[in-house]
Amino acid sequence: MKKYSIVVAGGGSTFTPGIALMLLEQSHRFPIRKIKFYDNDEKRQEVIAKACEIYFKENAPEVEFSYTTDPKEAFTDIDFVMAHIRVGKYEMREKDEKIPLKYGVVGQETCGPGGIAYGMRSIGGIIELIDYMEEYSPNAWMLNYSNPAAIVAEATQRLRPDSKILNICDMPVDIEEKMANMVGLKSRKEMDVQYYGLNHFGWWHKIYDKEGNDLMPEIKKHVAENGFAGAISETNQHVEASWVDTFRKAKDVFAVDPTTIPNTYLKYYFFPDYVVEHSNPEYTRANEVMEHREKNIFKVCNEIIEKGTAEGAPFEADAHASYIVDLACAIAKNTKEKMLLIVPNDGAIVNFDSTAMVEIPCIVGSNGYERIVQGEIPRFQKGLMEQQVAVEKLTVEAWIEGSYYKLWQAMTLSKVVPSASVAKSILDDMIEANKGYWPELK
Ligand SMILES: NC(=O)c1ccc[n+]([C@@H]2O[C@H](COP(=O)([O-])OP(=O)(O)OC[C@H]3O[C@@H](n4cnc5c(N)ncnc54)[C@H](O)[C@@H]3O)[C@@H](O)[C@H]2O)c1
Ligand SMILES: O=P(O)(O)OC[C@H]1O[C@H](O[C@H]2[C@H](O)[C@@H](O)[C@@H](O)O[C@@H]2CO)[C@H](O)[C@@H](O)[C@@H]1O
Ligand SMILES: [Mn+2]
Repeated sequence: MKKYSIVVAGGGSTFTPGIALMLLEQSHRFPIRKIKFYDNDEKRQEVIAKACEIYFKENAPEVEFSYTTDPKEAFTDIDFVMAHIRVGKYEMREKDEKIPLKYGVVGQETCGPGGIAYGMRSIGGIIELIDYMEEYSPNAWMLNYSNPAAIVAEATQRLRPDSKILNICDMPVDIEEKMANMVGLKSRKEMDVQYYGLNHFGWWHKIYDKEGNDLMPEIKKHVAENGFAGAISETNQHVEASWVDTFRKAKDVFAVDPTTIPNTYLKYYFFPDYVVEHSNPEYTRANEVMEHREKNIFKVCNEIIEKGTAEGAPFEADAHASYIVDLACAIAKNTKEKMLLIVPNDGAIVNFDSTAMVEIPCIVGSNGYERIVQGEIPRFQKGLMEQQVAVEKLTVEAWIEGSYYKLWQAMTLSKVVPSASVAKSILDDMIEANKGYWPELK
């Protein structure tokens, strides 16, 4: 069986050990010959990489493991790039969340002004990765789950339309696991779903089991009572109270349109007043992640390095991330698995902008993806999506053209921002905070 060579871009990410271990765990179906980590922060990556190197030596000596900050070394002889970079790291995520809150506006990593600011930082970083991949391993595929995936996908489509990049998000995967759990199925793979939307902005409109039985009525009953909070399972390794609140709030999001099942992220757009009331402008999700996930991962890695062994260390595979192996297998082995991807609409949502990057089910094989047509969508969702897609397109245009006005328009158009004057105040603070990360705006 062919063995694959992978570079994990964002080697210093808090998700890297979980994904690297998951790749080993799944090597029976996706054999690996080489894993490299690549990051542009040498010190941060070194801690994660040295600990993983010890783990690999002890548990998979047959896999060639290395790490580097040199793009040529990283991207040469590669079949897949698994990209999860965070340009600006948590220090900038904190600003993305806190600046809007200063003005009474939702402060969130991928939604509203925070997502726009993060997008303006991510575009350059992702384009750089694509260019390295195309220069050093032109046959490779990039599986991207760096955020904000909606803006990143729009930018890559505009700037590198022919590149072999697939954008994917784990939120639908996670929610589908919860829905399967609600109806007593072992896995989401026992369901057939139809879904439409944008990334972090979508709805399930059909869910069947493999015999063709309609599961929507039973799932709706659960969501109407508890959102997704009644179905949190062991695969949720990082569930904290703030996430549980989000899963519970899906109940109220569902109530607005009980004909569909919503993505959790819609809470930020439907209930921005509630979100702001329940936010602490001095302590946001970035602070929570820095104090918990980041501290914990780096502590475990440092202990492994000090002891020189990973034996007995609480180092575990991220079971939840196996969707990335599904995607890699679909391409490597032409499995034709049905997966939700972020792709150009091109008629799949019949009554929607054909150039929009939409999140829909696709059949994935070695030649890429085929869209599954979702038909016409209702006026409510269409209206919301048109507004949001304009925000995403304006952000990308602002980045390409260096346009202050387009970015001000993007912020003004965001559903969570109350006025153009609030949008301007947030934008001006964000320009200051993002010096060195954003292109200069005129
Ligand atoms: N779509 C999904 O399903 C999903 C799920 C979880 C996380 N994510 C995303 O994964 C990414 C990583 O998240 P995290 O919380 O572990 O962040 P993190 O800050 O711990 O790690 C990100 C790493 O990227 C590196 N980096 C930044 N810019 C880079 C560049 N230009 N080139 C190479 N490396 C660069 C940083 O130095 C850092 O080590 C984020 O974009 C996050 O939003 C996506
Ligand atoms: O606030 P964070 O950094 O913990 O998470 C942000 C990411 O949230 C989503 O992924 C979640 C997942 O859906 C959730 O159930 C849990 O298992 O953890 C994942 C990662 O934290 C989202 O899809 C990502 O795009 C966000 O980056
Ligand atoms: Mn996501």
